[in-house]
Amino acid sequence: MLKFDFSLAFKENIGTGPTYEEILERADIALGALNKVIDNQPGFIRILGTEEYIEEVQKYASWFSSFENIVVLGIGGSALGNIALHKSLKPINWNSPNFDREGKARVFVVDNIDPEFVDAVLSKIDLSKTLFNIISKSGTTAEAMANYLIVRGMLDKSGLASAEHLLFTTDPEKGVLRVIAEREGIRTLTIPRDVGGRFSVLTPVGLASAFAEGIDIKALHRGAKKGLERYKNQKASENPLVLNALLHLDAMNSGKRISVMMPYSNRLYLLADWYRQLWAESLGKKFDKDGKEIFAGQTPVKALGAVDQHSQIQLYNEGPKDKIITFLRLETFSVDFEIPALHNDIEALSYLGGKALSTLLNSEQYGTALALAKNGVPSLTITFPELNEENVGEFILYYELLTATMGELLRINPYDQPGVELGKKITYGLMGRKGYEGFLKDYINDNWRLEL
Ligand SMILES: O=P(O)(O)OC[C@H]1O[C@](O)(CO)[C@@H](O)[C@@H]1O
Repeated sequence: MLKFDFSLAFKENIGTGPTYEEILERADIALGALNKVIDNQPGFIRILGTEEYIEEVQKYASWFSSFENIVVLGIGGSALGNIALHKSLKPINWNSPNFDREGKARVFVVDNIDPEFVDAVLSKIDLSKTLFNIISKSGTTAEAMANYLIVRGMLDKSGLASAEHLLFTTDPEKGVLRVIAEREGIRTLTIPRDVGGRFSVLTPVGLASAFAEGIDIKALHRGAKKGLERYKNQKASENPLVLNALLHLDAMNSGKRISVMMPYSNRLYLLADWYRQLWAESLGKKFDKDGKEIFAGQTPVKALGAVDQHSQIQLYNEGPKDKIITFLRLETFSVDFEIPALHNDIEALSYLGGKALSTLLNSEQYGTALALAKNGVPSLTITFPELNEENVGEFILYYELLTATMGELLRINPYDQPGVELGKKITYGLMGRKGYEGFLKDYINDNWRLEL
């Protein structure tokens, strides 16, 4: 299970911010918010109580195993979870041509419409050995749909049976992908109605590509379920979810509008990308539940240790006091190096000799946290004893639940994203979609331009 250390987030150690006692004064409120979220059984919790979605994915086991590549076409919550699972739970060079995958698939996620990026994936794979999983809850997202059309065009042209190379992961009833699937006998997977994109990684959205590359999806769910029990039953003063929520709430209320997630592990790095969407789209809200303008939210930022020590840490230590940092670290790595004891007469090198490379990395993490503490910058540390499915499942549930609890404490709706819509509509107008012409006229002042 995950380990949490919040010692360097309190005034007792960093000389500023809330004391443990002050945080505890509000612990019951946060515990109440957490319980309210759980009692409401949002979709991301409900899906853990059923095997339905795991079984839905597993029924395609033999079909999946006939492919060398699974290419996911999706964006945002329909891609970030897939990337996070792939990067954290598979070896870094899993997709390399000469890696022994023991018959499991390579996974590529095309989550952008940059033509050079799309080409980089599509021009290098053998279509006949590839399954394209088009993921879109709404079935209307322009990026996912454009990439689907490109792939569909390629498949149709190739003479392959398109339906044998396509999988649609979408709403159980609505949307164009359902219509096409029914019309053409294309296989589908369900994105449950009550689960929004950014909370959907443990539904077929994230599970299918994970399963195809050999990730134990039952263990992912098991870890999430164990986490749920842990956070539900832990008393407030020792509850890592309650304390984290209160520390972030206190940070927001005291001008710390930036939340940095800094994994000290390349494999954990993409979990921070998944977290960014979750935190940003869920908590960045103009109105509270009563319709009052509040402009809530905290800007999530990702950084990679140790790399960004040499890029960002100067700012975090000495720049504006507007950040709260969450470090992620790994206790055990699947491989390690003993640094050779060479150049023993050179003191600047000899202290490294005989030490594990991972010891240097984790010492740098702790050293950075202590230096930040000395500068009055709060940090929390989450440790993965091991990088496996159960721990990643727990991490996902922890952040989904934390985000929803924050929504409750901030009195906002963490499950919608109205702020994304306007840009989409203007783009439709620009692309000539019928009915959206008005959006252009409404928002561009043709009489005033500054083009340099
Ligand atoms: O799964 P869909 O409907 O294609 O949406 C993709 C993403 O677009 C958004 O609606 C807006 O960015 C996200 O909330 C969502 O994860």
